Amino acid sequence: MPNTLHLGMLGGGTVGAGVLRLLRERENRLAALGTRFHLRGVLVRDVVKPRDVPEGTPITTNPEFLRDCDVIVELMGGVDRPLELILPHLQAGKPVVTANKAMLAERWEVLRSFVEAGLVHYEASVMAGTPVLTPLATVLRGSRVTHLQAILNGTCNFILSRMEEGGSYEDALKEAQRLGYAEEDPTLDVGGFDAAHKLTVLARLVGDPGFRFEDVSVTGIDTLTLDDVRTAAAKGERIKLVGEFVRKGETWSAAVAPRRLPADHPLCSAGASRNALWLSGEGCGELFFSGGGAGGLVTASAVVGDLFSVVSNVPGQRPLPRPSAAEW
Ligand SMILES: NC(=O)C1=CN([C@@H]2O[C@H](COP(=O)(O)OP(=O)(O)OC[C@H]3O[C@@H](n4cnc5c(N)ncnc54)[C@H](OP(=O)(O)O)[C@@H]3O)[C@@H](O)[C@H]2O)C=CC1
Ligand SMILES: N[C@@H](CC=O)C(=O)O
Repeated sequence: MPNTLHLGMLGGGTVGAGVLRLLRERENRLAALGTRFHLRGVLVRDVVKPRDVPEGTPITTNPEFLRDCDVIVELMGGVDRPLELILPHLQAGKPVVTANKAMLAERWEVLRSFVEAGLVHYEASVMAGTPVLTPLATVLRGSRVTHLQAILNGTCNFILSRMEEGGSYEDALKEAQRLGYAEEDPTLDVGGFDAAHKLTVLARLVGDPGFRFEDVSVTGIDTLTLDDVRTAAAKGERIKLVGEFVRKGETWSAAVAPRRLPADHPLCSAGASRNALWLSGEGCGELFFSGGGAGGLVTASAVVGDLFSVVSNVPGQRPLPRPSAAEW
């Protein structure tokens, strides 16, 4: 008989619906590992809202079901409300899987000890279904990263790609929202803040485990015009929203800003809602990761992957427990 783990979900939107679908499709794999998830509840704001979830899904606005859960999956977004809901469970030593980079970036002082203890699994929070946090927290520990550049926001990349085709910024943003790429408040995307949240999460794994979100310099794409995109194209360049993290002796600089890149730059190979990350390190040399960076199913694939880690007793993506970046 498989071991039953009681699962509680916070959020049943774009990513939540994808997770429910994939959990069903992967039941046999979980059973092969000796586990079965029993879904206790899915917390939402509005129980009558139509949603693409399996029939019989226990949708509710009452978080009481969480008391009886062994594992929590947080996919609601926001900062303080999700933290308030998961904190008692982390304090009780229960694993939490989350895709919420805003909460991780902005409430590190509360979450850090639980992340260091391996209780928090958050692969989906950066580059969605493209695995980058787990390699950084495991096999890349033997290297020393000195420089990282990345396209971390699928919505902005989608908008910029559409603008290169002559589409308007406004129409492209609406389409990104319809496709489930954008945050509930899209200012987080177009203002560069979502990319800055993700850069902060990366910075803690590759550089300074105490790195602060406030230390990222942030410029978004919200003031770019079709003319800017056309002028760059006339010179064989493309505009991309780039996050950059550079080692400067014992400190780091981190910035998110639109950059004009040569059209054959590796980061330009990521189109539409895709993401890409290039890094250079002592040991590993240059590495390049690229893949889906936004959307329900691609993000759900990383969330469900983290749930497989939970059932296999593999810890979450732990930064090294050090107080500062000195001599890192
Ligand atoms: N979409 C994407 O491509 C990606 C998203 N993420 C992250 O995943 C998380 C979820 O994103 P996504 O699925 O797109 O978001 P959605 O807006 O589609 O879904 C959010 C869900 O959470 C519920 N919810 C929100 N606030 C509350 C609240 N206060 N109380 C109860 N329920 C609440 C909503 O309820 P209701 O349905 O009733 O409104 C909804 O079901 C976010 O942290 C996001 O940043 C990460 C990577 C990629
Ligand atoms: N809004 C985000 C979703 C994934 O993190 C994005 O567009 O990249």
